[in-house]
Amino acid sequence: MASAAAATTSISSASSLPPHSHNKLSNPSSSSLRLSFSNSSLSLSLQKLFLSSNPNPRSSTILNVLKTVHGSELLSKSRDPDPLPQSHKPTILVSEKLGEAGLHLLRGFGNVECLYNLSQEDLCSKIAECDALIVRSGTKVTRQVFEAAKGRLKVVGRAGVGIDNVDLQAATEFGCLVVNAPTANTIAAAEHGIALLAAMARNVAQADASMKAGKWQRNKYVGVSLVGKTLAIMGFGKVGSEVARRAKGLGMHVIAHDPYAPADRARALGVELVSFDQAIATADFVSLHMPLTPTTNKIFNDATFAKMKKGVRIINVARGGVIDEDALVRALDNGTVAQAALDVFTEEPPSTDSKLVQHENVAVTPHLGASTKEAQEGVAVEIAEAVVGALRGELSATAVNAPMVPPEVLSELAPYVALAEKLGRLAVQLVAGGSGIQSVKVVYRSSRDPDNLDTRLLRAMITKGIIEPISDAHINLVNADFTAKQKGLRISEERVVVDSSPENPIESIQCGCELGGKSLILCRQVDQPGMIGRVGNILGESNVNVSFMSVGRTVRRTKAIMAIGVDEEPDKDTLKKIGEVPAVEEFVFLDL
Ligand SMILES: NC(=O)c1ccc[n+]([C@@H]2O[C@H](COP(=O)([O-])OP(=O)(O)OC[C@H]3O[C@@H](n4cnc5c(N)ncnc54)[C@H](O)[C@@H]3O)[C@@H](O)[C@H]2O)c1
Ligand SMILES: O=C(O)[C@H](O)COP(=O)(O)O
Repeated sequence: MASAAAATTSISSASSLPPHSHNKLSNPSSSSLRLSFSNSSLSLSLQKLFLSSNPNPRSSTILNVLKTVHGSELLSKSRDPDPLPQSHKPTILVSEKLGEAGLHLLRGFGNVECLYNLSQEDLCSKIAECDALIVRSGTKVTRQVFEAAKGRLKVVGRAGVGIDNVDLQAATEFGCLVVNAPTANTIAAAEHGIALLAAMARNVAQADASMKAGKWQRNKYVGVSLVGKTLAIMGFGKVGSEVARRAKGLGMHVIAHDPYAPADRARALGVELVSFDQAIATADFVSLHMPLTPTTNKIFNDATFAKMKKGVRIINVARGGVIDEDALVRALDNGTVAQAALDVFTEEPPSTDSKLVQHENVAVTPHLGASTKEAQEGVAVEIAEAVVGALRGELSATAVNAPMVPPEVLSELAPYVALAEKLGRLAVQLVAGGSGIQSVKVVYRSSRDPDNLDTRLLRAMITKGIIEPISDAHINLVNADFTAKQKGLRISEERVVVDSSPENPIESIQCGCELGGKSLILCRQVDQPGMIGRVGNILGESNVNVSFMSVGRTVRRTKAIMAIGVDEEPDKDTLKKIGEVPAVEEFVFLDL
């Protein structure tokens, strides 16, 4: 837990003091409810109340948060802040071969079970005993696996980049974090891409097989040169960029297509970013480096092969599924595609009689892109650190289904993170008594350019704080947004530029909750016994039904605030009687 820096939260309304308010203070317009945070504790000190009975059926109460310093268990199942029983170590199932350095790290933290080649059935029966699962590309982590985990599985670690073998939607719904190891095998994959490119151009695999079959076919295996040829990189991410850098070194002209890649990164490498059609129409070699997603599934098909330059050569170290493999066989047969070098396949392993694998113009490797000693050790450590961090409840920089925040942003936002959750929690409990919220508006005030303010983590924490008190499910950063959507809760954000110190990423955060169809009496009073009963009796005598009541105070026997939800509007006499209770200093009826 980080050391305390006092912070102040104030609650105030969006509009000025309304006609229905009843105030016993001399200066009503400056009233505000102040909440202060110290370390991880929250204390509430009422100074003055400043509330609105807006005739508009929607009224919003706003909590303003200034800075504080807090640590937080961001990903723990929140109803059980320490989800791992002290007496047990967590159980970590490793279902595919992982580098020793990573295993060593994992063993220092939990009980590690390495069980390779599990059937889906065996994985499903084992998973209910596991807190974490580590996979590579060979394990299908399906919805059934998450269902079978019965809520125990907290994190799935993908020891590599591609997460197309993990059902992310199901993971999110079950509140299970998915992390990957996105950087450690980049160079290995890029080197393998270059190896396939060069080997294909010079028929290395075919010539090797021919010689081993006792032949000496020098004329048959005349290759093509790389220098001066155009290489199209499809997917200019980590691997694609490294392939581009190496191909430039071989004297190739490199172009790239990537709808999301920044042009300046391409320019810096001397690579021109072009459209999809332009890339495939002009390239002599096409190298695939995009992820497999619903959009890229079979993106290379009969139609796209038909647009390619006759005699094009294709390299795939990304995912088999981005190619329609039957269409590729047709394109190879009719000469549109001269050669292909493939490391990845739609089904892995492909059937032994696969026409594609057996094609004489195709060279294949069994998904070896990441398989160097160096990459495997690196990936193992990268994923072990991410999984251990997640089990400790820390936020992961490589989270795939939770807000992924770069380390520099994380360290800058750390002071606000725990407070953001408390802000949401407080807003929902204090304002709505735990129910009735229709939408939430979060306003960030900062001197930063709004494009330079990454608020995904703060939004997620506020959402978690809001949803948890009004949901039966275990809520964490992973499923907070999903659960909010399921409940029909709209959460919007606004960034307001203010003139303040640029050193502070955020000057204040406001969380406004909009309610529908609620009536509320808010009361500020001296904290003393019998207040709930006295006000409750007054309402009862007038046949006003109380739907909820919540009380908070700062210092014992000093000041308190009471929120009373009512089903019907009390008449003037009833409100007058409440105002006449000596300990009541100020109150207001809100028809929200
Ligand atoms: N063969 C292997 O062993 C091996 C090893 C490492 C990575 N990979 C695979 O390579 C792929 C790329 O890995 P990476 O680390 O470079 O990932 P990355 O996320 O850094 O790069 C992927 C790039 O593809 C781009 N992209 C997304 N949709 C696209 C589209 N429709 N058209 C063009 N580009 C698109 C993205 O903007 C991104 O820049 C992944 O599928 C990964 O699984 C395979
Ligand atoms: O996406 C990846 O990281 C690669 O395809 C590597 O997969 P692997 O871990 O199964 O070798």
